[in-house]
Amino acid sequence: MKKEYLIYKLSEEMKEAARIDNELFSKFDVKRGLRNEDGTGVLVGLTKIGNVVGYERVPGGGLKPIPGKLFYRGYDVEDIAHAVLKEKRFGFEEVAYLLLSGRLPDKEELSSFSELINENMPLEQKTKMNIIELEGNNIMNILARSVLEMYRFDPDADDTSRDNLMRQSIELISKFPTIIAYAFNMLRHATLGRSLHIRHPREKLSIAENFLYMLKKDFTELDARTLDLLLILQAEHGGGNNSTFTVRVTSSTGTDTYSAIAAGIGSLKGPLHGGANIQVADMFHHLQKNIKDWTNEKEIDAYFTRMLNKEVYNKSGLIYGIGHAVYTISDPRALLLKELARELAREKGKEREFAFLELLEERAIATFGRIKNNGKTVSSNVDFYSGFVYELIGLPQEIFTPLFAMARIVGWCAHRNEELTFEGKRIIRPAYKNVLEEENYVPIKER
Ligand SMILES: CC(=O)SCCNC(=O)CCNC(=O)[C@H](O)C(C)(C)COP(=O)(O)OP(=O)(O)OC[C@H]1O[C@@H](n2cnc3c(N)ncnc32)[C@H](O)[C@@H]1OP(=O)(O)O
Ligand SMILES: O=C([O-])CC(=O)C(=O)O
Repeated sequence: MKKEYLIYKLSEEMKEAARIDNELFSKFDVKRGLRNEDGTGVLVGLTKIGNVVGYERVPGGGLKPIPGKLFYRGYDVEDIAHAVLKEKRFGFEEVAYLLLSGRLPDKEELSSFSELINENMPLEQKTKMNIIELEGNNIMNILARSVLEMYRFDPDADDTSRDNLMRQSIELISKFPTIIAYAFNMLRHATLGRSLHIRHPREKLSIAENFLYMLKKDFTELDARTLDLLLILQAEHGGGNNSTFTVRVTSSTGTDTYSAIAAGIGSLKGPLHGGANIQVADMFHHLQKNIKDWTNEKEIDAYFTRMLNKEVYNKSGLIYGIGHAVYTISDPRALLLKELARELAREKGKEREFAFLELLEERAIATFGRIKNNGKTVSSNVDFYSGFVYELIGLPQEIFTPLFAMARIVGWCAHRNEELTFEGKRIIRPAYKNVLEEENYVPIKER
């Protein structure tokens, strides 16, 4: 049998093997996607790290959509962002301290912590060479492989004691920017024939500044502050988001930090999760080309209708950057990023593009409501404006999702450390009901 035919045959058989009637899910009360009937997530754990709020429970049943709120260790992320913007300083290190320790640092603690991060930014020579050798055009993939490589150089890689977990957390937070910057420069060198720069991180720079320095050397104060804000906003999102939950599930087996974080990177890469920021940018460029009049609501609505009906664009039926598992009326991060995008667009002469994106947001939500008609309140999520902001500060599309990982590594570490430290911990192990009849084994000569 030809190999290609065998693969085709196996794949055809998989169609039936993977078919599970929809009604069986309700018959056995299965929480598809770990969701309750009303769309809310099944409660699977307790945490003291992030809190994501998108609705209120109505006494007697039902949910009331409310404007979204996000808290890091009890502090409203909008307050953190506004304070950092007002005081014109970098805030990602402070957020990392807060999320890891549970407490806001004082001035001295923050300054020592920032120094510690800075000292840990350089990579092992061998990891550096490994990144240069790693072939591939996907930086999330290279990031995951580099994280697994870090296991090799850690003499206490499998030690899950608290001190060791904290040391590993700080090293990962420090090294992600370096790995991502080097991996992109290598990619650019390999695919575009551009000169290869491997810049050593500099002392006394914030993570955002050092990342931009390693990536492209020259950057403005505004670029660095914008990146810092994006890192703050994407650092943490509770225990239930897919990548953090993946890290918690993997960690609950007692495996090493690098294995758990590599699993989280794999999850974040997906287009329904962190990978949506690249999809939004791609979709935006597609719509820029395919919508003739960027101010014509009817033309936009007609195109979104065809997108939702899987007729155009990538035929997935999805409008990227719209919808969320928890948020309803708004994602607070998207609101902050939208205002940032508006300001940056004004400064960079991109008002027309911003106005188009803003109209797309409005029409996507309206068309979703009309076509789906499922009573769901949807809004734009964090990924809707993040790519546009990255583009405005000159960052390439290939690193949009890696930048999300560069922020979320903080949340992942905080959750891994919580998962391995709380007293009542247990291996996470839900159940799947088998819906197939038992069969008698048939010897091969009788088949
Ligand atoms: C950082 C982040 O992870 S933020 C999310 C980034 N992801 C995206 O932007 C991708 C687009 N959005 C989506 O796919 C979804 O809204 C998700 C994955 C974010 C959340 O999914 P869910 O919680 O399952 O959505 P929800 O329960 O609200 O979905 C209800 C219905 O609306 C559909 N839907 C939800 N969002 C969208 C969308 N953006 N475009 C088209 N249909 C959508 C779902 O497919 C589902 O339809 P169905 O009942 O016909 O199968
Ligand atoms: O909470 C979620 O499901 C996805 C999300 O917005 C995030 O992880 O930032």
